[in-house]
Amino acid sequence: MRKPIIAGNWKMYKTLAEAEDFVAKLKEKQVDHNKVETVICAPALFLNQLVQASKGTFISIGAQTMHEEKEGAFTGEISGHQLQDLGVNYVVIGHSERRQYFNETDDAVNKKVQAAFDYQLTPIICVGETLEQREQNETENIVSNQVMAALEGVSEENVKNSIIAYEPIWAIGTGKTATADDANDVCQAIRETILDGFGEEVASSVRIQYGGSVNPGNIEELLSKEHIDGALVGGASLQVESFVKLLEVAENV
Ligand SMILES: O=C[C@H](O)COP(=O)(O)O
Repeated sequence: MRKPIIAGNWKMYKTLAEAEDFVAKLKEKQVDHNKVETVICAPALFLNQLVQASKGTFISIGAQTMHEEKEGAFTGEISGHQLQDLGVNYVVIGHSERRQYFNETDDAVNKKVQAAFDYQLTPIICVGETLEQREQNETENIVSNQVMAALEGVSEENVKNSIIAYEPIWAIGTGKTATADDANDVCQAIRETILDGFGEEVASSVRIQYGGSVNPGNIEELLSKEHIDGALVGGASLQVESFVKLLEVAENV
């Protein structure tokens, strides 16, 4: 049984005061850490404060990207070493917005995934197709290639501990969700790709999230599917009330 993981991706939203208020309210809720893993991927500016505020609670803190080098002359970047030093536990890698707006390639994603493990960070590796690719029936091919490229050279043990987030690009922030069956089919294809590359034990352990307009109204059906082990959530993670509803559903699947 894979433990569900719900990760909020706040993207470039919230001030420090809003972020602290959110975590203060969230940690008052009774969420069973044994039943659901809860992650907030916050802007880098607030990571330190949020790590401190969530210590000893069910909440883990993640970053939204990282640089693959330990340190160096890379103005504006943040390394895995620095995230580890703060006490951050997760990092989103290869989000489609990073791929689209910041030219993050499959090769860069692979280097970042490897670097994340060097600093004991759990990568949430994002993959997904465009609407055009879906219409041309390219989805499974595109997504499987992204997964294999991201995991090239990564040890079986580390692949097992990776989180893969399947996010069809056309469903992000648009209110259009893939049907639960379609999302499950792609997540199954991802698991089969991992089975081919890394074997049965790894494939049955790795957790695969769905992302793209997840909300309290559709989470239950998504999580009821065999190959969907959680969600990477943008918009619905910005309000404590809607985020908690997602966690409550995940606790009971
Ligand atoms: O990382 C999260 C995804 O981009 C989904 O965003 P969304 O829930 O606002 O569609």
